[in-house]
This record gives sequence, structure tokens and C-alpha cells, in this order.
Amino acid sequence: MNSDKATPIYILSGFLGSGKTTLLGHLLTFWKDHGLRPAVVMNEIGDVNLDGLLVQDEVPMAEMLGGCICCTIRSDLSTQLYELIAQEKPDLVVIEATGAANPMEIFDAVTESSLYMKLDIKPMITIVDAAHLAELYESQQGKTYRLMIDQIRCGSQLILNKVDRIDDNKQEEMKQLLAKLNPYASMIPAVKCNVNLEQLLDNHAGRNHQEAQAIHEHLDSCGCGKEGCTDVAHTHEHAGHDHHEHTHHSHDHVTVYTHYFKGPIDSVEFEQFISELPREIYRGKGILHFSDTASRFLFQYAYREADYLKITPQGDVPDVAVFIGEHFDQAAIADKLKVMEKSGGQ
Ligand SMILES: Nc1nc2c(ncn2[C@@H]2O[C@H](COP(=O)(O)OP(=O)(O)OP(=O)(O)O)[C@@H](O)[C@H]2O)c(=O)[nH]1
Repeated sequence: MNSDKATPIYILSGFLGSGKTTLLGHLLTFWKDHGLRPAVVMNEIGDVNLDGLLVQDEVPMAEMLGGCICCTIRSDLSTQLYELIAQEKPDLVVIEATGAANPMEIFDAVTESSLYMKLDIKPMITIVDAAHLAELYESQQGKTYRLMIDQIRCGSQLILNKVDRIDDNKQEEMKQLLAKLNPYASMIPAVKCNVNLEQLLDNHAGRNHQEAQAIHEHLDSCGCGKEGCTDVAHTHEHAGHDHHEHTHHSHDHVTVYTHYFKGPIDSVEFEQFISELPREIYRGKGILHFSDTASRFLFQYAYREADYLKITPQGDVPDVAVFIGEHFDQAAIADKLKVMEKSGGQ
């Protein structure tokens, strides 16, 4: 990499479990096939990075764990980016922030880093879980819905992902909703984030750094004086709710429970437990030894759908599960897992 050249920075936004890591996987392969060397900054609100297991080993990665990039560990971002770029000299960097992050504040944190190093901040790619949005749209309330709206409004490219989980009519309705919420972005419906990446990255030039700054100026000029105001759709819609209720700590309501397993558990019991998770838990992931299977598994749970992938992690990776949700009963989850551990699949 030419040190005089600004390093392109791509930011992936989208609610927890929407498909950011899935898209990241496609992008890394695409760039590699084009002879480019990407690096990744991964941010997890929990203290283990399980998504990192899905990224090819040779990709340099900085991990920001145990908090949100836009808040508690925001100041680390500059340091992490600086070290990653100085040490690895990548052709580009992708930042996958936790899905609980307020997108405007990620922009803010990254633009702050551009004071210290030459960065070419690309406009944001936002991934939307179509089924999850469709459900929240019905009630049109709650912090998760508002955060999703903010993420949609900040995106220059919207991927309406998981359309396999909704019917054609719903898909049409969601497309119209996205166009209404953010007429400036282009939108691609997708399954497993399978999109034309050339097109995604091309169109991506739509909003540039100046425009990102214009958004910041908009923040200053909108008069609310609140740092978290993310009314970036260039319309001030006051109908229904006050947009100023977007608070700075948009993920304050998010609870994380991390459980380290002492031994293997029964797969059927675990699947049963997952199928009975309370609705307030919207994301789960983990790596497990089952007593009744030979291989280890990476489990994923997003918006009431579970997925199990055989995995052979490199190095010493503990058996662990992370649950993320809104004010859920952590003790109840812990108790159920302990009972499963005790029986050890017996
Ligand atoms: N049915 C369905 N599942 C999908 C699709 N895309 C991704 N998934 C699954 O959704 C789960 C979450 O996907 P990820 O890519 O890890 O989501 P994420 O946004 O990175 O999640 P966080 O990092 O926790 O915010 C995984 O089990 C994926 O396999 C899709 O189009 N349809």
C-alpha cells in the first residue's frame, strides 16, 4: 500500500443478527479474488468474538470486545485502526460494529480517527433483517425498532436480507418502507447477503465523505443539540414520535449474558432450550461440545431462527454461549444451562 494513499474504510451496519458477518465473508473473498488485502475491525458487545472464527485466518483483525464501538470503547477505535493500518498496511479496512451500535456515532468515531490518519471513509452499508423489520413495523415502537430505523436512515446501500423468511407481498411492503425511510439509498433484496458485490461497491460511491460530513452538519444544524439525533433522511418527520428521543446510549437497554461451559451438553436438550428462549433475547451465538456428536458446533440464533455449523476452531477456544437481548432474566438462562451441564447429556 502507498503510505500517501488514504485507506478506504467500509462500515457495516445492521441490527444484531441481520447478516453483517455473512456479508463480510462474501466481501473478503471478493477483495481477495481481486488481489486486495483487506483487514477487519470487529466489535462485539460481549466479551468473546465468535464471528471472528468465521473469518479466514490470514485476514488481519483487530478485536474490540466487551462494549460498543460508539460508546464505552469508542476511544479505542482510533488506536486499533492506527495500529492495524501501521502494522498490516492493508488495502482497505472493514469495520463490523456490534448490531446494537448507533450508526451515527460509529460515523462520528471513525471521522474522529481520520484526524490522525489518512482515511477514505466510505458511506455505510446497512443490512436489514426483513422478517424482523416486518414484525417490528407492525407495532412501530420500542428501542430496537427505532435503532433499526436509524441504521436504515444512515445507510447509503441497504441490503434487505433474509427475504426467504417473508412472502412476496411483505417483501414489496418492506421495499416501500425502506424507500420511504431512506429515499437516498439504493436497496437490494437478498438471501444470505448474496448480492452483486461489484454493484454494491460501485454504487457505494453514491455518498462520499463530504456527504457524510454534511450529515454531521445536519446534526449540528437541526437545532436539537442532542448528539444522538440521527435524523439523516433529510426530512424532519415529527408525526408519531419525537425524533429527539434517539438517545446517545442507544444500546443501554441491551443486556449480555456470557456462559462458559464446564463440559459437553446434550444437543437435543440444547435445541429445546434454544427453541424456548424468551422473546426478549434477540441474539445468541456460541461454540459447543455436544455429548452426542463427534464434532464441535458453532450455533447461531437470530430473530427466533437457529443455525448449527460444524466447526474446528484453531487454537484454544472454550465452549461458550453469548445471549444478547433486552432486559432478560440472566439468572433464569444461567440456571437452565447449569442444569444441562450437570446432566452432561446423561
Ligand atoms: N434465513 C436466513 N438466515 C440468514 C440469512 N442471512 C444470514 N442468516 C443467518 O442469520 C444468522 C446471523 O447472521 P450473521 O451474519 O452472523 O449476522 P450479524 O449481523 O453478523 O450478527 P451480529 O454480529 O451478532 O450482529 C446466521 O445464522 C446466518 O446464517 C438469510 O438471508 N436468511
